[in-house]
Amino acid sequence: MDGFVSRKRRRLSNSGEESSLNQESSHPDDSTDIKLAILLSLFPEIKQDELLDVLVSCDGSVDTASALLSTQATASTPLTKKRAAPASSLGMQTSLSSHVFTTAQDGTMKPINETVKKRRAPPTKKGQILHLYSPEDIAAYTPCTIVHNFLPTEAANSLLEELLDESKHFQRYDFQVFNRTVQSPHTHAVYVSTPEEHRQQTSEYTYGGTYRSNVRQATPKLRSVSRQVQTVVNEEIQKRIRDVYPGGNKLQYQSSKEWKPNAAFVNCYDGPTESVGYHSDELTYLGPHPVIGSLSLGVAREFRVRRIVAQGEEEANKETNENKDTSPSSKSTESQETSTARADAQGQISIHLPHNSLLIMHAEMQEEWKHSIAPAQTISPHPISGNRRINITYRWYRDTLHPRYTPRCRCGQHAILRCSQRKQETRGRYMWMCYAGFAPGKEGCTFFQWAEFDDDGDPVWDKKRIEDDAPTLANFSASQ
Ligand SMILES: O=C(O)CCC(=O)C(=O)O
Ligand SMILES: [Fe+2]
Repeated sequence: MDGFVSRKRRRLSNSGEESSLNQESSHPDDSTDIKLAILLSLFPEIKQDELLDVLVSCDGSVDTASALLSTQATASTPLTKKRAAPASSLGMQTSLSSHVFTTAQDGTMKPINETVKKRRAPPTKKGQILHLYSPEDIAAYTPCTIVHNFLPTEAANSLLEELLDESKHFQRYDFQVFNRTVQSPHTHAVYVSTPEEHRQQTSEYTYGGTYRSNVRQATPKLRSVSRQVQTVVNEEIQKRIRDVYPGGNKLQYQSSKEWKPNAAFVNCYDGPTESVGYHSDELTYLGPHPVIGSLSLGVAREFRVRRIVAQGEEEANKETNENKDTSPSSKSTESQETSTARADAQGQISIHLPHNSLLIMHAEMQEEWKHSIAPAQTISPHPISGNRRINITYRWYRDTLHPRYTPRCRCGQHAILRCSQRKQETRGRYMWMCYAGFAPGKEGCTFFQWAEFDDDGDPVWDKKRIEDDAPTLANFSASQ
């Protein structure tokens, strides 16, 4: 067994004593790492070792530890404060992996992150869930990177409060599962920065084949955080290119330009059963190999990812169905059973997202993987949000993919951009397709056109026209 799966994790037994646990048999409820990550997000000024001591003394209960620490924070004998982090190291949490040693191939003891430096296929198996907590493991085994304690505590808490207030206006959206219209198992709204963008989002851009109704004006906090997200996401993109991509080069079709978010989707998950099913995010306006910055606030939840498995020859004729099930509103059309069966093919990876963590979905994510927020059996209430989790995904809509340029299908609807994911012969190719059939109550046509892009992922059909036009969406962060 390799060093990754056999490494020992510090674990709290029911009696509150520490013991070791083989990673393979770990379960989120057992995990000290996630409990510690939650406490660190709530009490970033307290040292990790002291938080661990308090957690042990509270029999591993995050709630009790959190209540105790809150009392101590206001009492006259505060726990040791950490040195204030320099601005440049905003929110980087020391990885727990870096404290864990394992036996390397040459027999010497090495910190775990040295042994996993080389990226490998994750040790997941059909039907199993591998729980990852540390930034090093997440970067090594998934197309994501995570930054814990991303914002200063006050900023994260006040953004959470503001968005909880906003969430009164959030709505469920309808989507189609085969012939049934169902409602999203969470509420959401889209945020843009100007009244003109609001108009465009409700009357020109579509999502899941329909115009958006729930578009809102970004709050000043959302926009100021967007600037911080922009900086860190661009740094992480460069690290990813340098450390992970072949030859240290960006992926084909990945944009070489600076990532500049100009829209934010905000979701609210109220209680443990609210969720989002396995999906890939719609590429229509993001273009190929997009990067998405996703900030989690409030209750910690599990973000599950799984690789998309290419179909064998015998299944090749199911491509049409596949196109439905990974759809845009995409959060949509994959039934729970289909989803579970497919997820089981290569196992799932669970990334734990505590309050104030920024997850970056890198350029290979949407085409090669699917993601979801799994319903939880139990959650630890958050002191500010109770049972609720807020998630903001900052996105960069490309000017070159404004709906004024993208093809229309024979129904007169905006075609949507998809990547062929499961059919081996066409895997990785992009296509424009009619989406009308996926919208509740609508029949679609069979419109289909291969999509062609330049190396930067901009469409090749009408470059001249695009260059002549003014940019279409303001940088979300800059336009205030
Ligand atoms: O809530 C999350 O972390 C993920 C949300 C998501 O996947 C989406 O909005 O597309
Ligand atoms: Fe998504």
